[in-house]
Amino acid sequence: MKNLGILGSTGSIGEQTLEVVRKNPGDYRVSALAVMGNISRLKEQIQEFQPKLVAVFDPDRGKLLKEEIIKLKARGPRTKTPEDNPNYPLFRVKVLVGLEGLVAIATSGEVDLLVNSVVGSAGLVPTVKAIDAGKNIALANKETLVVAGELVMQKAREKGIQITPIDSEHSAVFQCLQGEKKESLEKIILTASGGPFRTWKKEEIEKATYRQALKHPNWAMGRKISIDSATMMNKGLEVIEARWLFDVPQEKIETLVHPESIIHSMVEYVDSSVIAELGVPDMKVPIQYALSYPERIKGDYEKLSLSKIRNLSFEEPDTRRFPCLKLAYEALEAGGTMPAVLNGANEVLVEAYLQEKITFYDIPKYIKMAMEAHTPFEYTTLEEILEVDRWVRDYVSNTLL
Ligand SMILES: NC(=O)C1=CN([C@@H]2O[C@H](COP(=O)(O)OP(=O)(O)OC[C@H]3O[C@@H](n4cnc5c(N)ncnc54)[C@H](OP(=O)(O)O)[C@@H]3O)[C@@H](O)[C@H]2O)C=CC1
Ligand SMILES: CC(=O)[C@@H](O)[C@H](O)COP(=O)(O)O
Ligand SMILES: [Mn+2]
Repeated sequence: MKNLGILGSTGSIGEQTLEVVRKNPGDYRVSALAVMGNISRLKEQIQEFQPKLVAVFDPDRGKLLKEEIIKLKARGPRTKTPEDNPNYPLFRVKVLVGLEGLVAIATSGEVDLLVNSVVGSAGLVPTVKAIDAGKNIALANKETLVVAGELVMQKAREKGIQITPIDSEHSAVFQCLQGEKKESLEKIILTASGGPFRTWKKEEIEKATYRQALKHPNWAMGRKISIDSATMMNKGLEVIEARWLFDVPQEKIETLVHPESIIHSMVEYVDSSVIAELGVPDMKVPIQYALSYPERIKGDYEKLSLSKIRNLSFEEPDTRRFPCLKLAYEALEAGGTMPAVLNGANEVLVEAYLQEKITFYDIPKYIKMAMEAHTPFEYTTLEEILEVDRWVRDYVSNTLL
């Protein structure tokens, strides 16, 4: 039985992780949950999974949850013992708030495996603290590795921590690498769906609304990653994620548009063999693998039928229409703190696009300007990289926008 701490339990990956737990009650127990502010859904999750600890990042929402629990205790139906009360899971849970709350979960003795499915660079500090505390991590939060991949993986190696990817492409590569020698690897090929605008002309993409951008052809995901897929920044972030997760230089990481999202990624070896991982697009499959690794457990997910699909197609990414992908390679090339600048700028600009404050191509335009305003340096501490993250958010919000 593995005790899970799930950061971002109310999101797309968080909810699907809970679905995997529901399907495998004998293998996993949920001991801690954390959210940004969705306390109404968190309360339902507490009732169902009975965790010992929960954290709410937003202090006001956290305070509200505590107050609601106190009221429930005072007004709840009279029962012989507290345990008979239907709200008992809410009475016994410990509620924490803020970043300290997330860190408390990431380092808690109640947690064997931390599932980090928070969105954005907010996931970085809990990841680092979990590593320091010796916890293995199932990582969906790709921004952790984009912002500080070198530092995070260095710490994980020193501590002997297993970081198992949840991101579908990285789960695929991770599986294709099993049992192989690192020297045998020729290149990693990350597949990309191409997003909702794959076939659109540049002049059409220019006018795309955020509602159109949210309509991913193959995956139902959170809002931020859906916009990233539409700009193809998601693939850029994934190149950086792969660079650090697998310790492979960027020249050996290619991207290939594959609209069907059936091949989740591939690894080419020195003998010209290519190993790929395929499946019906369903994030519960890589989530379950990340939870069960190094074992594989049975999963009643839809089986792949290639004879029904018949054709798989491929094309080169077009960085003229999707410049964010090129910017991500440039950030890696620049090195040091530049990927953190790319990421922080992107997070602010995606939110501005969702709020209809900027247009689709303003996203790469302002990211480029933020990168030009920054002189990258080799960081060695978490504090240094967090300061760069703070600087770029402030610069984009208050100088560029
Ligand atoms: N969705 C997918 O299919 C995939 C996602 N990923 C990656 O997984 C991560 C999560 O994505 P996704 O599930 O789509 O995102 P969602 O937007 O659906 O969910 C985000 C979750 O994180 C919580 N959250 C956000 N900020 C904080 C914070 N500061 N502290 C605590 N909790 C926080 C939210 O809480 P609340 O509900 O309260 O706001 C919510 O539970 C991203 O890094 C994404 O790139 C990778 C591959 C596929
Ligand atoms: C499911 C998953 O892993 C996403 O990151 C997905 O890959 C997004 O699709 P794109 O290939 O369009 O970025
Ligand atoms: Mn992915």
